Amino acid sequence: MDLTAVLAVLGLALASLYTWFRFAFGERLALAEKVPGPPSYPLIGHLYLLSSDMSKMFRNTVEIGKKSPEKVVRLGWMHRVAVALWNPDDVEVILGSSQMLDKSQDYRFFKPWLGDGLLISSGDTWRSHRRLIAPTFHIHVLKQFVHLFNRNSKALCEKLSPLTGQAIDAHDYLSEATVEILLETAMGVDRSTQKRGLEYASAVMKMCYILHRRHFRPWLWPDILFGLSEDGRRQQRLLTIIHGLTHDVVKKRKEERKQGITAGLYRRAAGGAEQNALLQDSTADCTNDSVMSDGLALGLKDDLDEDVGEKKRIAFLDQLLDAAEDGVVLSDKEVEEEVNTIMFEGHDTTAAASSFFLCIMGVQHDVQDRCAAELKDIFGHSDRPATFQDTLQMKYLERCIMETLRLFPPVPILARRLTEDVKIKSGYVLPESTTVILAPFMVHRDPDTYPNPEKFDPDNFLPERCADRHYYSFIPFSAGPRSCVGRKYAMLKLKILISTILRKFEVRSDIPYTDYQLVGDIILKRKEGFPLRLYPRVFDKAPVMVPRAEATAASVGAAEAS
Ligand code: HEM
Repeated sequence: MDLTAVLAVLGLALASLYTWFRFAFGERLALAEKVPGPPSYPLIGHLYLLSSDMSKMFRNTVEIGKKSPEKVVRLGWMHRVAVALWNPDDVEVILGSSQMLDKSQDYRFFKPWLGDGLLISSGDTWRSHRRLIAPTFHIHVLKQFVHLFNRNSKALCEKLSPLTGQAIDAHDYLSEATVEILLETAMGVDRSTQKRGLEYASAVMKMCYILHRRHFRPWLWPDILFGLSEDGRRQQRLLTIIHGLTHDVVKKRKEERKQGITAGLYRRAAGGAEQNALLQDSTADCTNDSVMSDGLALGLKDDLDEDVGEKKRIAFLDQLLDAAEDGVVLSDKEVEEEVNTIMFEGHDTTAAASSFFLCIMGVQHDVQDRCAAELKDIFGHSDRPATFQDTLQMKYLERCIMETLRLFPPVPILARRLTEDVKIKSGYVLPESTTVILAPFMVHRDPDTYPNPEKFDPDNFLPERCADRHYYSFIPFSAGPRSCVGRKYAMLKLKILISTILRKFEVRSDIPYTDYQLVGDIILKRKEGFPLRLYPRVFDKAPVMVPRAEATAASVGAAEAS
């Protein structure tokens, strides 16, 4: 057969395929095509927009979004339809619903890693596991972690002290620290027995990169082809590290439980007198249910606010192991899947948030000075650990954390799959099976909600400004029935971790946050890493002035090293 004949057969086959798609899915596609979107082509739809450069891809996607005045964009290929939306009214229709809870099929790439864990499960499995897990992140449980947040934050500062003046990548240190904090708190496993935090954190980062890249390489979508690819083989190797740690954590905690060591009592004994006092401070005030100082609730009341009673205030892994004891409520496999889910969601998100925070402080010296002044008011010259009450006084720091989460939401997009046709507030009807992409990154940079949206302005979170804003216009933790189960944990941990670092160090960086090259590797990151330098903080003295050239060299050096 000559080339012309081959092309003719191929053309005919594609035309038949296209006709079949229009016939089989025509009604659905016609509905979807009313939603505006960039030009699309038969069969390949918008696949031509994919790029192998992740940072460019992120920028291009944001640019496409900015061109849509209605804050809704349709994308797709073959019969698949995806609609991205970021008008808070439309976001509410999806996230606020107690029906539209199914994750989109894009999350299936997580399955070999997270199994049927909370992040990707649906239906009765999700509902029953959520009911079991949500109370383990109630504020009454979290208050018992305060001394552990302190102890780990202090250990991180000790590790950073010899590095003062040197260029470091903040994310390397923060991701290791956040893994270790999770091990000690939610998992109840002593960090001194676990030396694999860094190895685990770096395996997770590489894993996210592979998962993200797979989304943009259609030929790797079929499992069989992916399994044969280099990325598929690398994923297998990374999973051995990731699952190895979680498996050992569960095993260790089971052994400890057999010896009658309960997580809280064990830590109390290990913490010494100072930490026992802290623990008492944390548990004494159980009347305040918020981790937010001004009552700036991150959400309306939800399942994280439901107190299950004193006897059931148990940390995450112990709760799961209790439920698995007779194998009726949870199987051992389900326990490990949930542990994998919490280990991932609980560390990488907060590592990104704290890394962005410190790098922003490194260039926003006035903001950093104000945070330091607030901490000085609370702690004076003492280096005592923070109490839960102290965290409620960190009002300005809290606003800075929220503003960081606004500009750089660690989860920049999330996706749901519609199980029925849904009319959104802007009038369009999204057909059943549509993948709806909710984009916190776009919601948070909408000039209709945030005047001057690209500017870092902690005052965006002054109570009076929050009061006037749509509830769904700030969604770093998602919102509604399927919102982040760890959001109170995250805020409390971030406050203690960051305040401990800022009390000890001044942070200097040289890349303005407007110049960050962002990549949405599942969790938002920077292509150049998170380069900065730390200097010992001396309260009541003029801030360390770092010559501009020196800071630039530090940034470049760190970026190259990463
Ligand atoms: C700054 C820190 C964090 C951010 C920005 C964040 C953000 C989010 C977002 C946006 C979702 C929804 C994801 C989706 O629908 O695809 C989510 C879900 C979840 N997060 Fe977080 N998260 C953070 C910290 C944590 C922590 C510390 C934990 C646990 C210790 C955690 C556990 C979870 C879990 C288990 C889910 C799935 C909930 C469900 O589907 O029912 N997260 N998080």
